[in-house]
Amino acid sequence: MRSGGKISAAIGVLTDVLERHQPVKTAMRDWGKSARYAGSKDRAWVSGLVLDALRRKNSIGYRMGEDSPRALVLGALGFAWGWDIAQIEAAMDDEHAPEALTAAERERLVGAPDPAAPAHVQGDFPEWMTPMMARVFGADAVEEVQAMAMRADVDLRVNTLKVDAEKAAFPLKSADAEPSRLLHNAFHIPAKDPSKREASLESIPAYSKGWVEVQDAGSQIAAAAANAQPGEQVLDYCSGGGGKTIALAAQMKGKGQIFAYDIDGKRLSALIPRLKRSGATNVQLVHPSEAVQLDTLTGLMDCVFVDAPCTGTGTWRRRPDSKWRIKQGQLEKRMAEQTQILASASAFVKPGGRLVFATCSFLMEEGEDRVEEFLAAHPEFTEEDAAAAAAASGLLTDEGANVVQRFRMPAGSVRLTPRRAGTDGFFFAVLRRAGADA
Ligand SMILES: C[S@@+](CC[C@H](N)C(=O)[O-])C[C@H]1O[C@@H](n2cnc3c(N)ncnc32)[C@H](O)[C@@H]1O
Repeated sequence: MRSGGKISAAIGVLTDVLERHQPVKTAMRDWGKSARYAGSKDRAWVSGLVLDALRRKNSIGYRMGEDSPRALVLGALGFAWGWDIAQIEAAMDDEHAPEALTAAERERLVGAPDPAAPAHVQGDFPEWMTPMMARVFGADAVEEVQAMAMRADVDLRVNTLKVDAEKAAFPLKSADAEPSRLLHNAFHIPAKDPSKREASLESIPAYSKGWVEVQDAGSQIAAAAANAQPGEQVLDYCSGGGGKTIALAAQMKGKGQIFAYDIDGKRLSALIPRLKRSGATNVQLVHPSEAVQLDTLTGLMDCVFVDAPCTGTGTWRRRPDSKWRIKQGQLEKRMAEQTQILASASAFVKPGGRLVFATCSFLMEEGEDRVEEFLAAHPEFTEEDAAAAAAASGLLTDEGANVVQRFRMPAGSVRLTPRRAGTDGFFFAVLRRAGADA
């Protein structure tokens, strides 16, 4: 496909996302069905442009003077992809391209950004979140959130149940993977340019053999804060897709027991093939219909890991459409769930054991606010240094340990962000239950 046709396609897909409220994946799939002539390279180009337009929807709309799908796509070409006006005009000179640029569009595309634009425009976040951004990031709010409008890198966790980092390195070269600067058993693939064809990760045998898992470095570091030891009893209380479960299994070198629980039985079942692929043999699934089985674990766990449901603000780089869908009411609902989940999960921690609370959100409302509230109601728990716990796992490089230490809050929890650490936004805290076994 030539660029003009792909620009038209991107406008169509973005229209479905913004006006028909479809997720990007669904809108792309529907377009792909109607455009059988489009190859994988064309699809990557179109979805890359749509995602970049969404990542910067406010700032592009502001500069273009309107936020129609057409304006956003043209603006993404100019301001995110760096196309000059001649390049855009040349692409529009095609029978499949949208109508030629208007004089007003041309003027907007060559105009400079307005340094006095409001914070939610410069930082590309929903306006109603302005007080929350100011609360968590202070004077750095715009820069912090701007970093969440960049494309995300891909991080891989080496599955040490199967292979070591040295052995995994060679086959990963073809995917341009380089050793992570933050974690020992991890690799990092810089964000791809969607206008270029790249080898897909899934086509690498090391991936299909279960040698590596795709897992953001922030998520890996949060899992490291559990510092799960071989032989321990661990409950992964919000196991979901199992990303943390298998990271915990690797920390425990297959020894001891992990109980994987989730309120959503379907998600839990999807974990079975993933566990098989990972070679983790010490994981027992606790289905929500088997409440009795869960009850037997009360007060017995060395560690309970709570990767709580949240707004997912920390993943805006990967799912920019979710940024514009989030509403105040959803945030409040997630906060109430987190409160309830922390209280329920804490009952499984044995005296002296630890409760790890993590969210892929950078909002204080889904981080330290929930921890403070929990501690006020559960004086038998005290907060520990989460950065030290992550470092004690031995999984962090010196640089990784320094980064985590730098972004540890006075009470002990850690908040990572794309700007601070190059990771997704992540919050994690370690809470210890008082007891003779501590
Ligand atoms: C952030 S996701 C977990 C992701 C997962 N730990 C991973 O690393 O792939 C949150 C999970 O919490 C589950 N959940 C929501 N409410 C819950 C509850 N009350 N009790 C247990 N799990 C719950 C959701 O079904 C969802 O799978």
